[in-house]
Amino acid sequence: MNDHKVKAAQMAVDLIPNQAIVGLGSGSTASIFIDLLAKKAHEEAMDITCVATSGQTQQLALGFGLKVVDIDAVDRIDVTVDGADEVDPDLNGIKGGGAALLFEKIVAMNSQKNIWVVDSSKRHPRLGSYKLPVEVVKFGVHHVYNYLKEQDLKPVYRQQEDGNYLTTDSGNYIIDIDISQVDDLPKLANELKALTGVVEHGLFIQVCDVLLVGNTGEAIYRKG
Ligand SMILES: O=C[C@H](O)[C@H](O)[C@H](O)COP(=O)(O)O
Repeated sequence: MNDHKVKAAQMAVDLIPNQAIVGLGSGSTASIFIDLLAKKAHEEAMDITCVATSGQTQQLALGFGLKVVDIDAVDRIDVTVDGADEVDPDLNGIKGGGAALLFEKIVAMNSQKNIWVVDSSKRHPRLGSYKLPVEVVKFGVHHVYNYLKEQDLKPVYRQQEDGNYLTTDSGNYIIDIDISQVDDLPKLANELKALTGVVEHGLFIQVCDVLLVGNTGEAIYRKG
Protein backbone atom coordinates (compact mmCIF):
# COMPACT_ATOMS: atom_id res chain seq x y z
CA MET A 1 0.00 0.00 0.00
CA ASN A 2 1.15 3.53 -0.80
CA ASP A 3 1.92 5.28 2.52
CA HIS A 4 0.72 8.66 1.26
CA LYS A 5 -2.63 7.23 0.27
CA VAL A 6 -2.93 5.48 3.62
CA LYS A 7 -2.19 8.74 5.47
CA ALA A 8 -4.81 10.68 3.47
CA ALA A 9 -7.35 7.89 3.95
CA GLN A 10 -6.67 7.78 7.70
CA MET A 11 -7.14 11.56 7.96
CA ALA A 12 -10.52 11.14 6.26
CA VAL A 13 -11.58 8.28 8.54
CA ASP A 14 -10.87 10.53 11.54
CA LEU A 15 -13.47 12.99 10.20
CA ILE A 16 -16.32 10.47 10.01
CA PRO A 17 -18.70 10.69 12.99
CA ASN A 18 -20.82 7.89 14.37
CA GLN A 19 -24.19 7.44 12.66
CA ALA A 20 -22.99 9.11 9.48
CA ILE A 21 -24.32 8.24 6.06
CA VAL A 22 -21.12 8.05 4.02
CA GLY A 23 -20.59 8.17 0.27
CA LEU A 24 -17.79 5.80 -0.72
CA GLY A 25 -15.65 6.90 -3.65
CA SER A 26 -13.91 4.68 -6.16
CA GLY A 27 -10.26 4.05 -6.97
CA SER A 28 -7.20 2.98 -5.04
CA THR A 29 -7.19 5.76 -2.42
CA ALA A 30 -10.92 5.49 -1.76
CA SER A 31 -10.44 1.72 -1.40
CA ILE A 32 -7.92 2.25 1.40
CA PHE A 33 -10.37 4.63 3.07
CA ILE A 34 -13.09 1.96 2.88
CA ASP A 35 -10.79 -0.60 4.48
CA LEU A 36 -9.83 1.75 7.32
CA LEU A 37 -13.41 2.95 7.83
CA ALA A 38 -14.61 -0.63 8.14
CA LYS A 39 -11.91 -1.36 10.73
CA LYS A 40 -12.81 1.72 12.77
CA ALA A 41 -16.54 1.04 12.53
CA HIS A 42 -15.96 -2.49 13.77
CA GLU A 43 -13.56 -1.57 16.59
CA GLU A 44 -15.71 1.29 17.88
CA ALA A 45 -19.07 -0.35 17.16
CA MET A 46 -20.06 2.63 15.01
CA ASP A 47 -23.36 2.76 13.18
CA ILE A 48 -22.31 3.74 9.65
CA THR A 49 -24.44 3.50 6.52
CA CYS A 50 -22.72 3.69 3.14
CA VAL A 51 -23.64 4.51 -0.43
CA ALA A 52 -21.25 3.25 -3.13
CA THR A 53 -20.09 5.05 -6.29
CA SER A 54 -19.35 1.91 -8.33
CA GLY A 55 -20.02 -1.80 -8.39
CA GLN A 56 -16.40 -2.41 -7.45
CA THR A 57 -16.65 -0.15 -4.41
CA GLN A 58 -19.91 -1.78 -3.37
CA GLN A 59 -18.35 -5.26 -3.49
CA LEU A 60 -15.30 -4.06 -1.59
CA ALA A 61 -17.32 -2.37 1.15
CA LEU A 62 -19.65 -5.34 1.58
CA GLY A 63 -16.60 -7.60 1.76
CA PHE A 64 -15.22 -5.47 4.61
CA GLY A 65 -18.53 -5.84 6.44
CA LEU A 66 -19.85 -2.31 5.92
CA LYS A 67 -23.56 -1.67 5.56
CA VAL A 68 -24.15 -0.50 1.98
CA VAL A 69 -27.55 0.69 0.78
CA ASP A 70 -28.89 1.97 -2.52
CA ILE A 71 -28.53 5.73 -2.98
CA ASP A 72 -32.31 6.05 -3.23
CA ALA A 73 -32.76 4.33 0.12
CA VAL A 74 -31.33 7.38 1.95
CA ASP A 75 -32.64 10.94 2.20
CA ARG A 76 -29.23 12.48 2.74
CA ILE A 77 -25.54 11.70 2.42
CA ASP A 78 -23.56 13.39 5.19
CA VAL A 79 -20.11 13.10 3.75
CA THR A 80 -18.45 11.50 0.75
CA VAL A 81 -14.79 10.53 0.62
CA ASP A 82 -13.29 10.04 -2.80
CA GLY A 83 -10.00 10.24 -4.67
CA ALA A 84 -9.18 12.49 -7.61
CA ASP A 85 -6.95 12.36 -10.67
CA GLU A 86 -5.95 16.02 -10.67
CA VAL A 87 -6.76 18.98 -8.40
CA ASP A 88 -6.12 22.70 -8.90
CA PRO A 89 -5.52 25.33 -6.17
CA ASP A 90 -9.28 26.15 -6.05
CA LEU A 91 -9.98 22.45 -5.38
CA ASN A 92 -11.57 21.96 -8.78
CA GLY A 93 -10.65 18.57 -10.14
CA ILE A 94 -10.68 15.90 -12.78
CA LYS A 95 -12.13 12.52 -11.85
CA GLY A 96 -13.00 9.37 -13.73
CA GLY A 97 -9.62 7.72 -14.20
CA GLY A 98 -11.35 4.55 -13.05
CA ALA A 99 -14.45 5.28 -15.18
CA ALA A 100 -16.67 5.82 -12.12
CA LEU A 101 -17.31 9.53 -12.76
CA LEU A 102 -21.07 9.36 -13.29
CA PHE A 103 -22.01 7.67 -10.04
CA GLU A 104 -19.25 9.60 -8.25
CA LYS A 105 -20.75 12.88 -9.39
CA ILE A 106 -24.30 11.86 -8.50
CA VAL A 107 -23.20 10.87 -5.00
CA ALA A 108 -21.02 13.99 -4.63
CA MET A 109 -23.76 16.40 -5.73
CA ASN A 110 -26.08 14.89 -3.12
CA SER A 111 -23.55 15.01 -0.29
CA GLN A 112 -23.44 17.63 2.43
CA LYS A 113 -19.67 17.53 2.37
CA ASN A 114 -17.10 16.18 -0.09
CA ILE A 115 -13.65 15.17 1.07
CA TRP A 116 -10.98 14.20 -1.47
CA VAL A 117 -7.99 12.09 -0.50
CA VAL A 118 -4.86 12.52 -2.61
CA ASP A 119 -1.09 12.82 -2.50
CA SER A 120 0.60 15.98 -3.70
CA SER A 121 1.39 14.50 -7.14
CA LYS A 122 -2.30 15.11 -7.94
CA ARG A 123 -2.00 18.86 -7.29
CA HIS A 124 -1.40 21.10 -10.32
CA PRO A 125 -1.51 24.87 -10.85
CA ARG A 126 -4.16 24.30 -13.53
CA LEU A 127 -6.17 21.31 -14.75
CA GLY A 128 -5.30 19.58 -18.00
CA SER A 129 -2.24 17.42 -17.48
CA TYR A 130 -4.68 14.57 -16.97
CA LYS A 131 -7.06 13.70 -19.80
CA LEU A 132 -10.69 14.54 -19.10
CA PRO A 133 -13.05 11.54 -19.21
CA VAL A 134 -16.37 12.08 -20.97
CA GLU A 135 -19.05 9.38 -20.56
CA VAL A 136 -21.11 8.91 -23.72
CA VAL A 137 -24.04 6.59 -24.52
CA LYS A 138 -23.13 3.91 -27.04
CA PHE A 139 -25.76 4.86 -29.59
CA GLY A 140 -24.23 7.39 -31.97
CA VAL A 141 -20.99 7.60 -29.98
CA HIS A 142 -18.87 8.11 -33.07
CA HIS A 143 -20.71 11.33 -33.87
CA VAL A 144 -19.83 12.67 -30.43
CA TYR A 145 -16.24 11.54 -31.00
CA ASN A 146 -16.12 13.36 -34.33
CA TYR A 147 -17.52 16.54 -32.79
CA LEU A 148 -14.89 16.47 -30.03
CA LYS A 149 -12.22 15.95 -32.69
CA GLU A 150 -13.49 18.96 -34.63
CA GLN A 151 -13.15 20.98 -31.43
CA ASP A 152 -9.47 19.98 -31.33
CA LEU A 153 -9.94 18.12 -28.05
CA LYS A 154 -7.99 15.08 -29.31
CA PRO A 155 -10.55 12.43 -28.26
CA VAL A 156 -9.46 8.88 -27.52
CA TYR A 157 -11.81 5.99 -26.80
CA ARG A 158 -10.96 4.36 -23.48
CA GLN A 159 -10.13 0.70 -24.10
CA GLN A 160 -9.86 -2.39 -21.96
CA GLU A 161 -6.78 -4.59 -21.99
CA ASP A 162 -8.37 -6.81 -24.66
CA GLY A 163 -8.73 -3.83 -26.97
CA ASN A 164 -12.50 -3.54 -26.68
CA TYR A 165 -13.97 -0.22 -25.66
CA LEU A 166 -14.37 0.01 -21.91
CA THR A 167 -18.00 -0.01 -20.76
CA THR A 168 -18.98 1.83 -17.57
CA ASP A 169 -21.27 0.57 -14.79
CA SER A 170 -24.09 2.32 -16.67
CA GLY A 171 -23.26 0.62 -19.97
CA ASN A 172 -21.70 3.67 -21.63
CA TYR A 173 -18.34 4.38 -23.27
CA ILE A 174 -15.63 6.75 -22.08
CA ILE A 175 -13.90 9.18 -24.43
CA ASP A 176 -10.84 10.89 -22.93
CA ILE A 177 -10.15 14.40 -24.20
CA ASP A 178 -7.22 16.79 -23.98
CA ILE A 179 -8.19 20.01 -22.18
CA SER A 180 -4.66 21.34 -21.75
CA GLN A 181 -5.34 24.16 -24.25
CA VAL A 182 -8.78 25.09 -22.88
CA ASP A 183 -8.83 28.32 -20.85
CA ASP A 184 -12.46 28.46 -19.75
CA LEU A 185 -13.17 25.15 -18.06
CA PRO A 186 -16.60 26.06 -16.60
CA LYS A 187 -17.68 26.97 -20.17
CA LEU A 188 -16.35 23.65 -21.48
CA ALA A 189 -18.16 21.83 -18.65
CA ASN A 190 -21.46 23.44 -19.70
CA GLU A 191 -20.87 22.72 -23.38
CA LEU A 192 -20.13 19.06 -22.70
CA LYS A 193 -23.25 18.70 -20.57
CA ALA A 194 -25.32 20.22 -23.38
CA LEU A 195 -23.98 17.80 -25.99
CA THR A 196 -26.58 15.17 -26.91
CA GLY A 197 -25.24 11.71 -26.14
CA VAL A 198 -22.93 12.91 -23.37
CA VAL A 199 -24.05 11.58 -20.01
CA GLU A 200 -21.41 13.21 -17.80
CA HIS A 201 -17.85 14.48 -17.75
CA GLY A 202 -15.13 14.29 -15.15
CA LEU A 203 -14.77 18.00 -14.40
CA PHE A 204 -15.79 18.48 -10.77
CA ILE A 205 -16.02 22.24 -10.29
CA GLN A 206 -16.65 23.58 -6.79
CA VAL A 207 -17.48 20.11 -5.53
CA CYS A 208 -14.59 19.29 -3.20
CA ASP A 209 -14.94 20.96 0.21
CA VAL A 210 -11.84 19.56 1.87
CA LEU A 211 -8.68 18.20 0.26
CA LEU A 212 -6.59 15.87 2.40
CA VAL A 213 -3.02 15.52 1.14
CA GLY A 214 -1.41 12.37 2.52
CA ASN A 215 2.28 13.11 2.15
CA THR A 216 2.12 16.63 3.62
CA GLY A 217 -0.65 16.00 6.15
CA GLU A 218 -2.45 19.13 4.92
CA ALA A 219 -6.22 19.66 5.10
CA ILE A 220 -7.07 22.35 2.56
CA TYR A 221 -10.54 23.88 2.68
CA ARG A 222 -12.28 25.35 -0.36
CA LYS A 223 -12.79 29.09 -0.12
CA GLY A 224 -16.29 30.43 -0.73
O1 LIG B 1 -13.18 6.87 -11.62
C1 LIG B 1 -12.35 6.88 -10.73
C2 LIG B 1 -12.22 7.93 -9.72
O2 LIG B 1 -12.54 9.22 -10.14
C3 LIG B 1 -11.01 7.89 -8.81
O3 LIG B 1 -11.41 8.48 -7.63
C4 LIG B 1 -9.79 8.60 -9.35
O4 LIG B 1 -9.43 8.01 -10.59
C5 LIG B 1 -8.60 8.54 -8.38
O5 LIG B 1 -8.19 7.23 -8.20
P1 LIG B 1 -6.87 6.85 -7.38
O6 LIG B 1 -7.13 7.16 -5.95
O7 LIG B 1 -6.71 5.37 -7.65
O8 LIG B 1 -5.75 7.64 -7.97
